[in-house]
Amino acid sequence: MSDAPSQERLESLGEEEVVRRLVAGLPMGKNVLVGAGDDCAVVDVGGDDLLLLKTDAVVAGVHFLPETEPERVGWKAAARVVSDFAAMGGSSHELMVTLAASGNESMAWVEGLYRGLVKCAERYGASIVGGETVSLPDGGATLISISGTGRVPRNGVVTRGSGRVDDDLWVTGRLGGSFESERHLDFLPRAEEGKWLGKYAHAMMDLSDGLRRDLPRLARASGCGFVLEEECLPLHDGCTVEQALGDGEDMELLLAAPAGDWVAEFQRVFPTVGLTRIGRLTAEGEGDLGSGGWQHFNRKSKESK
Ligand SMILES: Nc1ncnc2c1ncn2[C@@H]1O[C@H](COP(=O)(O)OP(=O)(O)OP(=O)(O)O)[C@@H](O)[C@H]1O
Ligand SMILES: Cc1ncc(C[n+]2csc(CCOP(=O)(O)O)c2C)c(N)n1
Ligand SMILES: [Mg+2]
Repeated sequence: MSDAPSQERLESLGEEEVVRRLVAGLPMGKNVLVGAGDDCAVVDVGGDDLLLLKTDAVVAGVHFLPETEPERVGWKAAARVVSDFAAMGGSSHELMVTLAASGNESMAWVEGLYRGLVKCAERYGASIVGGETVSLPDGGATLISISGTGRVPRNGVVTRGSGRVDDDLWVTGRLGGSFESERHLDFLPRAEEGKWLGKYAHAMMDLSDGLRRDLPRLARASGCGFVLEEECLPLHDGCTVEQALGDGEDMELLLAAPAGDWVAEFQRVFPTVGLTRIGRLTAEGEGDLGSGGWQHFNRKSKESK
């Protein structure tokens, strides 16, 4: 077999396959409890809490429009990271900001961006402890990348991988239409809900790429299949099942947990937040939601369908 580097292009592979190939065989010390593949990495640094690590980027033209108000871009960039910490049952602590912009970006825009970042960090109790600023070639799309640390009690961490056959599947809130409604810019990450649900969920993740992509990920990571009861999906007003499956950026929590008194208790503690049973985990291999949902590099093939 040839050792020549693959000439395949990322767009012919799609994000999932690209990442799958890249993460195979990465070095991992013994203190890394969860590496690539979950919402956050989990590291044991001693003490009562485990350390959570996450990095996440938003790009003009991909995650927000060039005309989007910069405060909302800043909020979104930070809130996505808060959401991933919540998805592990944890809380957000420190954030660092990488800004890549071309020289013709306005100072007013980046100051607006920071107002949004600061607002979100303050709301969720996170510190912003530094970052990095680099120039892009003229015309390059602005990119904001947020890295962060979170913490989760040692016995409270929830991964995607510990769901069990016959667990029920639940989602918080409602799904669909996040881009058209601009909810993807202003969403409130399920920070308190995630911490609370971490006590009861066997497996959990946040929904960023659409249920059609994210549900099979949770089931696969847990070594399970799934049944989705589409008629149970909690839809945002005016949205279709197809949108709930495929639009993405709902930023709600998907969890696998056996039914129990915790459901009524959740509704008592979070009276304004929906929690809906949408199906269950089953034997490995069952469940097929078809293609669709969000996948970076695949936009051309999606548009041409
Ligand atoms: N280039 C990369 N190198 C190493 N690991 C990566 C790379 N890209 C993604 N990963 C890992 O793959 C997993 C999936 O990444 P992804 O960004 O889709 O996270 P997610 O939680 O599914 O999505 P979101 O961040 O939108 O909630 C994560 O564990 C992430 O750390
Ligand atoms: C201009 C513009 N076009 C499309 C979208 C929709 N969108 C972008 S990324 C993504 C999935 C999650 O991203 P990631 O996988 O990076 O977490 C979705 C649904 C948008 N927000 N803005
Ligand atoms: Mg996630």
